[in-house]
Amino acid sequence: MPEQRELTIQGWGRPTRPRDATVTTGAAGDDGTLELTAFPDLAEVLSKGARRYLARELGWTPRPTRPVAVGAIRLAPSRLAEECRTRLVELLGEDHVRTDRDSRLRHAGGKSYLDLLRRRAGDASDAPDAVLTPGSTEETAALLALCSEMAVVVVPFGGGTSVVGGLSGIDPDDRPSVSVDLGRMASVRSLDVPSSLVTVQPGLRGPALEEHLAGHGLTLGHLPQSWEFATLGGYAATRSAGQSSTGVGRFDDLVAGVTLATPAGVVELGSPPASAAGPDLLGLALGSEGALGIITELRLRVRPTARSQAYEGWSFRSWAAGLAGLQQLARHDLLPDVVRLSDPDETRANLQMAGGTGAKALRGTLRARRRGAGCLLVVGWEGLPSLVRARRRAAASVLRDAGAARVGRRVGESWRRHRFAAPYLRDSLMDAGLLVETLETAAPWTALPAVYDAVREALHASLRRSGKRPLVMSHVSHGYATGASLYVTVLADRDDALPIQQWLLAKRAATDALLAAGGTLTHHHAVGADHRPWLEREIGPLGVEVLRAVKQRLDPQGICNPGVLLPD
Ligand SMILES: Cc1cc2nc3c(=O)[nH]c(=O)nc-3n(C[C@H](O)[C@H](O)[C@H](O)COP(=O)(O)OP(=O)(O)OC[C@H]3O[C@@H](n4cnc5c(N)ncnc54)[C@H](O)[C@@H]3O)c2cc1C
Repeated sequence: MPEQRELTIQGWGRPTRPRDATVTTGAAGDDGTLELTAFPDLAEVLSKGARRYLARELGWTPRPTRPVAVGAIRLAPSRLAEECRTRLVELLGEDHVRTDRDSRLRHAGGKSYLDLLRRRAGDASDAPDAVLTPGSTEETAALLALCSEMAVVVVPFGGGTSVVGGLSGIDPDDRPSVSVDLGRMASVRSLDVPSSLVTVQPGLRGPALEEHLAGHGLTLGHLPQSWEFATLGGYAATRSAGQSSTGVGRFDDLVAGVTLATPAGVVELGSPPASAAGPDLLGLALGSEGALGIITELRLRVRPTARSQAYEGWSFRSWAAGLAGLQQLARHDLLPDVVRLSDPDETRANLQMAGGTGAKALRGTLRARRRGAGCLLVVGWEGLPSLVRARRRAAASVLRDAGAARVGRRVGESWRRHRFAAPYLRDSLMDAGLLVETLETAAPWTALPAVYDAVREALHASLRRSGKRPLVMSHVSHGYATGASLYVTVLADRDDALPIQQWLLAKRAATDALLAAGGTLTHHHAVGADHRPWLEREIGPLGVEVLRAVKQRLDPQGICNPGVLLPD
């Protein structure tokens, strides 16, 4: 299996050494290591034209706003009582109870814009007091019982890629906290080829699982943008969606069963292939974000590796026409496996900022066809060659009837090749003084246009300042028969004096607006700490009561990730 690489503390990608440490603000660390970004210099990743375009659009003046050195990040001493540490060591072994600085820093928070702002400013006040690495379901259940007895908060840690404050470890009672890193539990336990079921441990990541499955001609096919670092347990705990989820299904759809270790004991949930034995309790574990316990094993549905793939681009003249086209595809059950419709702002930004042959080809095709930038649709099909051909042909006819023009396979292929690159670019943009964040929702087809307008208006109103305005780029990322998801990327000149408040206000305005217009609080990022205040608006007071009652039964002392999911 490939090595599971560590994620850098202040950004995305593997830890790197900067080529020019002198431009960095803040004191140098003891070890001199600066874990900033995979690409320390914006000029290396964005062309001059792209930088000019952003400066013009945003009223942004590029400036170095680099993170402090890792050695300068402030970390309070561990609050874990010695008696507790001793008992945890007896349970797990000395090597698996860590209170050293590096372990604690590596488990401080996730990877949202706010998480990165804090880490870049040298703030690790959300770091756990210790990091535990259990090796089995039994050890996990035992540590949960022990932490429950000793009043220690437990935050499960998968890949650490949460973007909703899922790892912030907030506790209203301010008890000591431990991060339970599932990285030691990262193997494939068994593969049942006739039943298309693979049993895995929660700390395994997508690339390692895909490599294992490929040896048997199988695939899981779950490819979120965080695929390189996120874990299978994390996907289940957050109800993740991948880039091919329109076709293969969301992660929820791929889970046939899980083992959940809780302070009250271990429960097995889910009965493949199907069951009518009462309500499906598996749904309690999916999206539970560590608030009910720790998922220690997963049984996942797999499928044969695709023998044929086809990705291509289409262009619509307008957003409304694009949405109507997708709706037609959905109605006829013809949605491709990958569906990504960009709005005019995102299409224009992609055309301006993307280099490479795909973007060049697209610009040429659009010019030749006398179409403006319009709205770009990237679609992809995977599977048996005959099925891919038939589905593609049928979808093409619907798209043409809806007024779309095919703009070629190079566009689709280019998207596929670069689909994991954006998070690396985020670091470089942040280094140069930009606010960069995303948010997402979903709505029925009828409500989607209003949700789109409402989010854009709210973000523009909140982030507009004298001479500066945000760039708000949206795309439909997943289609369903009943509606679609909307993914929004925001760029703006950062308010250097109050960067955290700047985004908190914008996020609050956007969330209020999207809920009022009929969108869901989150389509795939989960609730975490950031969305908690709005959960009651989505599931109602009685819904919250039901969740609380389940938590009370499984986690009577409230030690399991108390800062997420349930409102205060
Ligand atoms: C650059 C970037 C791109 C992203 N792209 C996508 C995307 O395309 N689609 C998408 O859905 N999400 C995306 N995300 C969000 C994130 O990757 C997902 O939420 C992912 O599922 C989290 O997995 P993880 O292993 O990193 O979990 P973590 O971040 O470690 O944990 C997430 C939450 O789940 C809990 N948890 C983790 N493991 C377990 C477990 N075994 N048992 C119980 N609780 C657990 C944690 O306590 C936490 O509350 C992206 C994030 C980033 C930073």
